[in-house]
Amino acid sequence: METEGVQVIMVTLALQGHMNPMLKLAKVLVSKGVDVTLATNDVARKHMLDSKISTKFTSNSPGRLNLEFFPDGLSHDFDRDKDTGTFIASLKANGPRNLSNIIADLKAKGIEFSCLITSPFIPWVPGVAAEHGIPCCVLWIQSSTVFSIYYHFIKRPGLFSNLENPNGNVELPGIPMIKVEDLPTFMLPFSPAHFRLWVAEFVSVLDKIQWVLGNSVHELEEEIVNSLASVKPIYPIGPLVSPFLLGKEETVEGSVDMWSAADSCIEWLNKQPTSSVIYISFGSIIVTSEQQIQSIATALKNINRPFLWVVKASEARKDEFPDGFFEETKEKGLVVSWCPQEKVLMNQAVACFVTHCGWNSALETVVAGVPVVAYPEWTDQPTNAKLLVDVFKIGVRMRNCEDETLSVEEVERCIMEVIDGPRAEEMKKRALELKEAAKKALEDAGSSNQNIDKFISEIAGKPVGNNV
Ligand SMILES: O=c1ccn([C@@H]2O[C@H](COP(=O)(O)OP(=O)(O)O[C@H]3O[C@H](CO)[C@@H](O)[C@H](O)[C@H]3O)[C@@H](O)[C@H]2O)c(=O)[nH]1
Repeated sequence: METEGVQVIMVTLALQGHMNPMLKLAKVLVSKGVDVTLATNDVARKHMLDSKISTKFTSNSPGRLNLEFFPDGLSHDFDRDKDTGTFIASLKANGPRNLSNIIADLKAKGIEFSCLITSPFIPWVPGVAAEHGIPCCVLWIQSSTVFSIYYHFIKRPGLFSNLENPNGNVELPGIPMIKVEDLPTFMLPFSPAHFRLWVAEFVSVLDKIQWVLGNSVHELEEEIVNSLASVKPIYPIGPLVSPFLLGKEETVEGSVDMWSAADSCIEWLNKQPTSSVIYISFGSIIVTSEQQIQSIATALKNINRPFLWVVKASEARKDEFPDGFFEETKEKGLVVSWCPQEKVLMNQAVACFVTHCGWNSALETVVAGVPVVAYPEWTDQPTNAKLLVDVFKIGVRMRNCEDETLSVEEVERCIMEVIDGPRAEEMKKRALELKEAAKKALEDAGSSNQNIDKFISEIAGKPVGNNV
């Protein structure tokens, strides 16, 4: 494929769940000879430069990676996760001008971008692309199912007539009957208004977008992807995971973690028996409550099997665990603040994954062939849990009691059902089937690889086929 001189600019927020898939797409493009500029908000500058990601990317690859950072108008230590409303407002006020200046400066140096790829929920970015005459693409970083739900929610609100009743049903093209409680929380009446506004703005800017690439696999969400074809086509190019999960060699090295991972856990996992370890992690945003910590810890002690548990800032939260927990379980398990999750999931010792169902975690577990206990909390996670449990059929759903607490019995029941229950073998078998489908999609003739090649040909002005 002719990619010489093709320049792409990617724009994302410095959030782990957004940065990971963008960087992975950047790697794919760079490995195919495209030059990528990745622009993100300034808060990530030190971290990304320290990680030397750009040097690692370019050391031995056909294309190059250049990093740019734009100020979002807030001080470095402002807690953007805590006060999302202020962050978004400040970003909206300052981001467009600052991003535009970067593009103008690069243009002055002779760089002409063939395409701007944005992550979702930064609705002003397509406007900046248009200002510079650059065709715009969005990388949808969640499931195609969630994309379709949001799209229909804004374009055909009549399909969602009663969102007050969590047990009410919603019927959508390509989606088997789905309950209100399985919909993304951003669209539900109890969710803060700025989240609904995000969704509305996201869908409204789709009219200005030429391509929607999805971090998913056609074969995993076939009906949904097909049903969107005549409405707003989405082209699955995933799973955007590290190549070693797919049994491939890294042609472009380098990744960036917002926290440093405890590599010691891999050494520890290597010493555990095959399919014995319960792995628990709730991603980069959710803060596990003390009540949840107490129930999960007690359940792990009762189950008495090896475990690896990620609790962010676990050192500082030691007194929130049951008395004597660390002493009593020191032979059995590890609690760490952050781990190299993809390597963990690929380790032969892991038996199941207790997950919050963030979409990256969902894809990683599918590719690793590890069954799940699905414990979603907010945003797209309830829908991902529905996919993992009822559509992919690789896990069980863990639920809170009526008073919203998590009981010890529920944690034990769900973990035991996945590792030892009557359907455990079936779930494992299904997980391995999906793993194969996901791997195939990125092989030369696979659906995702073909979609990527067509996308590159389109932006390079050399169209092949008509998928993208
Ligand atoms: O100890 C850990 C825990 C996580 N991860 C990685 O961090 C990422 C976490 O991403 P994800 O599973 O998607 O969870 P969140 O960080 O919570 O992601 C946010 O963004 C996602 C993409 O939009 C959404 O699907 C989620 O609901 C939302 O919470 C994954 O790649 C994990 O491999 C690690 O490397 N080490």
